[in-house]
Amino acid sequence: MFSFFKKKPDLPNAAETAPAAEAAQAPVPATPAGPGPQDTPAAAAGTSWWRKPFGAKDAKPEPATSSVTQNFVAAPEPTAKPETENARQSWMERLKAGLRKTGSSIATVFTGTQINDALYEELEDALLMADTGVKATQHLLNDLKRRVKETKTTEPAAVKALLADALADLLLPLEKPLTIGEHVPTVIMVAGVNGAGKTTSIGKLTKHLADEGQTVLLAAADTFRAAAREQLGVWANRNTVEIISQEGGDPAAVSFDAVSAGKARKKDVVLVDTAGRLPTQLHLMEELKKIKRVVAKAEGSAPHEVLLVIDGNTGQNALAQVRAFDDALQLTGLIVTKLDGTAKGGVLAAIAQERPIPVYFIGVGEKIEDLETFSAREFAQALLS
Ligand SMILES: Nc1nc2c(ncn2[C@@H]2O[C@H](COP(=O)(O)OP(=O)(O)OP(=O)(O)O)[C@@H](O)[C@H]2O)c(=O)[nH]1
Repeated sequence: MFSFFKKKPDLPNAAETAPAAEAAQAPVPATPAGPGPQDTPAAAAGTSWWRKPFGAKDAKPEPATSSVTQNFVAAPEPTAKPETENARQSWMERLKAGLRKTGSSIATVFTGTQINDALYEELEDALLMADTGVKATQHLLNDLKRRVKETKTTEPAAVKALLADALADLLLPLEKPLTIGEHVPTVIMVAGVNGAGKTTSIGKLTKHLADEGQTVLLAAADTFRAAAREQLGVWANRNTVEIISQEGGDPAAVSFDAVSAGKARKKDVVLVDTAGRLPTQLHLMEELKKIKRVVAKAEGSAPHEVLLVIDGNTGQNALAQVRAFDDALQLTGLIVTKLDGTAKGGVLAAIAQERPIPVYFIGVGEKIEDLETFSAREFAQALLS
């Protein structure tokens, strides 16, 4: 299913080659970014970051450091395999470290000698404390009891492994790769509350896309906060991609201009960074809906992805955000950041149970390599290791 690649000619860097006529057509002048330093030697995740739907035989060669996940779209070069495995292994270590706070309180439940009601009660408390939510906790407990019975398990330590299986199954519907290339450009709108990690995640995503030769155009649709535009500009510079940015003005207009420019310049991806807002700020939620509508005016099929970035550290509050933003925007995917050091990593189970929107990426730190594709099995294993 994932072995198809988009047929894409090798275009030179668009920042250097955007035809003047096309550039002139764009309503807002783009700021071509100069070459900047690369943060890491190569993308830690490679092509597994997204799926390219067309023309497997015309696929570009895999970068040597592509990682392996169930989302992987093509067999890596044989020589690349050890590095690939190393990259994913190192990610697993960071994920484990990040989830330790959540996992350790659950793990202590299994240190006893007996499987009895007290164990299940303790587990229920631990799952609720990890912000797994009542419904997902109940689902996991019932599923676990069934597994224990079926396998005739008698050791509490073995129950932990069964819980990891139950959790992986619950999380599986969240595992889905981001598709790039079905539309040119693929327009991705990114929303979230203030400080959730939107701009940082867009920057990391841009780097991974640029590293794979995808042409990206960034839209700084946060027209209120100068620092937000500057932050996005830094990412644009680092990755030598273009940015459409405007001081003040209407964020929907900036988004419209960016999508129009992205079409005219045949960019592969347009990423729209919106200002942070709370779901309770109804006028700002209306503004988001307007951005989405106006993007669709610039390109009928867009936005192709509407992503919500949530801070994993906010637990059940993050679930409330998912519900509210989904109701307003019909989300297509999530990015869950700041799972490092949180005791509330159970929120992914709550999302899977109550609003199963695909989790494209999860973040466990501020560095580029700290954002990766989501794998249900990896997550469950890292949490309960
Ligand atoms: N520990 C940790 N910090 C992160 C992670 N992702 C982002 N951050 C940090 O969170 C802070 C806020 O990130 P931004 O990307 O500015 O958040 P934003 O959602 O764009 O913020 P606004 O534009 O104000 O709404 C920054 O200091 C990031 O470095 C993560 O996975 N872990």
